[in-house]
Amino acid sequence: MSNESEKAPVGIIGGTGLTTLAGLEITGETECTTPWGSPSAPLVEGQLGNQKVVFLSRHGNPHRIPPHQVNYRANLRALYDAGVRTVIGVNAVGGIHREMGPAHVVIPDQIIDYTWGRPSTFFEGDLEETTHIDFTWPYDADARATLVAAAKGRSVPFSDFGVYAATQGPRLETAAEIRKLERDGCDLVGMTGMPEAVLAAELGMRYVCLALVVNWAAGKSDHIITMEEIEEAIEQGMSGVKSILEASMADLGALTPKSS
Ligand SMILES: CSC[C@H]1O[C@H](OP(=O)(O)O)[C@H](O)[C@@H]1O
Ligand code: HPA
Repeated sequence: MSNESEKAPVGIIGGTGLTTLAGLEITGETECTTPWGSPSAPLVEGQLGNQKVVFLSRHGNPHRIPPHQVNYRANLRALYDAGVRTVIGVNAVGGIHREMGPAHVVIPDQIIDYTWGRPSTFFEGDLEETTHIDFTWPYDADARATLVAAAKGRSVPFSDFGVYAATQGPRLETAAEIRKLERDGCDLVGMTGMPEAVLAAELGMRYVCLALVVNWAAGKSDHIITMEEIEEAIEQGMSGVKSILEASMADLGALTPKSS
């Protein structure tokens, strides 16, 4: 690619607390469909600084699609068709690790999938051959390093490690389930990390997670989880997430595609 205007856009999938991306200079909006159906919302094209971005609200706009009913295949394929080859999944999560309390930002390095019944591969139906992709490192190393470098330059409390537990939802977990996840080695818990990560990998895209802790996971504090505390943590922490996004965008845009 020879000049700025030909660079591929970076994809941002916004989750809870990030239905729209303030600061994105919007240049267009595209309703689209894919062989897997329609994405959760129209793709919003724009500029974040000098970087072209395609933004997609995971739960729709307004936020109405629960985590187990998101059409992850359509979301990832729509971004792919829009030319995106690097995707940042922004997630609200519960904190399990003792350093990961409300308003803490985490750039996880691993994931464990506890979801069930979700269409989680593009490789099905009438295939010429079976395909088993490598998924040892679910998050792209270069994109992770870029986010970590950007986070270091800001006054945002963050961790550059963590195992994300993807649960089925939409209910939150029991305290015993969280203890089990902890024994499994999980540090944070959310409901949308899978199959999003693996579908991006199947399409050959770079994928990275930028997570904001919005509550202590069940049983990790002396109170039950309320939407009020979640909203408060979003209010407190999402500006840090946005500043990391803004600071990392140009470098994420400069990453060469894994495949074309
Ligand atoms: C109590 S909020 C739960 C909701 O928030 C997270 O969404 P996302 O990952 O899209 O930010 C979590 O996965 C649940 O869907
Ligand atoms: O505690 C949680 N559990 C699962 N998903 C979540 N998303 C935000 N908080 C949580």
